[in-house]
Amino acid sequence: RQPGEPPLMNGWIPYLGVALEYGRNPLEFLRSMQRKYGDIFTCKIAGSYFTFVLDPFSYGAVSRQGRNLDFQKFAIGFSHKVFGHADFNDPVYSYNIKDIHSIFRQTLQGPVLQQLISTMMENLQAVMRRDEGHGWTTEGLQVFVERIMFEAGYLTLFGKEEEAEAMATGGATPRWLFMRQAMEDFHAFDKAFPEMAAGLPIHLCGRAFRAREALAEKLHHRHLKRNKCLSALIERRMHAFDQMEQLDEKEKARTHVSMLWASQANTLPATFWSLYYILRCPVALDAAQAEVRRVLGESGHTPGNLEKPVVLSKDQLAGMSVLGSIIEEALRLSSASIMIRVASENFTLTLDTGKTAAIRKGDHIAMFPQMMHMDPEIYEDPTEFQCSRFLDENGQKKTDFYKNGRKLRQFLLPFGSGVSECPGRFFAINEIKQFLTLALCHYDMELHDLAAAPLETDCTRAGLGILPPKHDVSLRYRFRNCVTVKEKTVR
Ligand code: HEM
Repeated sequence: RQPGEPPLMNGWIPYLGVALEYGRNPLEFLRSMQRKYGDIFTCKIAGSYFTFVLDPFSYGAVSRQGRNLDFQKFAIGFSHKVFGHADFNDPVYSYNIKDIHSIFRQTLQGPVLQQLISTMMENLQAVMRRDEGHGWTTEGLQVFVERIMFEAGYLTLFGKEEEAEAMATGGATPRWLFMRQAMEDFHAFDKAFPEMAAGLPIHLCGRAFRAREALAEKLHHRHLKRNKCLSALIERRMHAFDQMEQLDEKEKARTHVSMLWASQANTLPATFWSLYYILRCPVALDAAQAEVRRVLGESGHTPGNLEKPVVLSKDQLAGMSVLGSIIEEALRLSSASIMIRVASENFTLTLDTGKTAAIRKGDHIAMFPQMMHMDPEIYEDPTEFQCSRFLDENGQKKTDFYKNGRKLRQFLLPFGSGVSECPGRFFAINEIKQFLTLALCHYDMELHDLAAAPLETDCTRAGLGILPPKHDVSLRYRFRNCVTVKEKTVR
């Protein structure tokens, strides 16, 4: 080591370093390293050097090193390997990539978000109504949530071919079958993500490779161009890719697969955990139901009236602070994302404490917010679900959390931070709120075996975002036998 560099853990396996210990349980591994070496240390993991910065007060110091720490290079390089699209790190794309990146903000945030939310609400209701008249059904909670959210989210971004039109022009696959295949392919591809993130080339993951290609086929421009209600996000990206002569049609489609993955891979487990905790915790269920009744009542919706679709504005959703707190608590308990930057030069990082660390060009700086989310000093009983943890005494969003007596500027980071912060975060929170509102409004739901210990997260996916449960849990549900307006009139 050179003077001023953080302590280094090389491990005992050449090349792999400490990859196996880290991969088994990153949170426990980092905690044990922190006990030995403090808040900054370097680990060799699968041939690369990662300097972990664990003190949350120092996250800002890392963000401020934009000149020396590159986020795009790592993220784009990884995306190129996994999704098989063009390597946008190539200087020929440098002009286009900035433009494409700016589309995220322009189409996922601000006033335009209302359109996306409205389309999602319509799609969620259309998918849920397929359960009407089926009576009591038993299914895995994860299967239930993902079936509805995947289809509604997919249609909201990529639009839909009118079924009648499709049939007329040559008997296209019925939508439910199309969606079932798309979801199976999504899962097959997503399942191989931990191996691919560890460096395994996708060509060695046969099923995942075939699944990615099948998804890309569905997202080919010649299909998307026939769809109605494409989101502005996808429309603008299609237009931008069509301007880039270097891209062939397959590469454009694979870039859409990356967008599909970004929009679903974290949202599905986050929605699962939110509903799971609501159904397990009677206090959360009562509070959530009361809020849903109040908001639907204010918008003139009578529970049980299926003829009048539920419509909620962005502001109404923003005012649902009980659901907001439940979702944030579910995210806190299940999020294990890692924020990575690559040092583009040798430089000295000054931490919040004033301590300095010499960083070498090419090394990775990594922040792992799960350490903060599970810190008992910040969150009392951190492994426990507390539905009102993120509510203040007035029932509004709570924003003051402390460590060492100091208020934290950032205390919950499921969406990352700084330059790499998720541009879809506002849409994500809204779509989960919409799903919960409609599920509580339209279904009777009972979790099997409420007395069982809470489900565990699958930590083999740590670093990739929201952890799914280790296994599914049985849900008994029925779409409420609603009295429609017509029936009421007849009586
Ligand atoms: C609960 C749901 C979600 C969570 C927890 C989540 C989390 C994240 C995180 C942690 C990152 C940053 C990764 C990094 O630092 O390298 C990210 C990036 C991204 N997310 Fe999300 N996300 C969610 C939903 C969504 C949705 C619904 C969309 C789009 C509709 C979306 C679009 C994106 C995109 C495009 C990026 C890459 C941004 C870039 O390259 O700068 N996400 N997300």
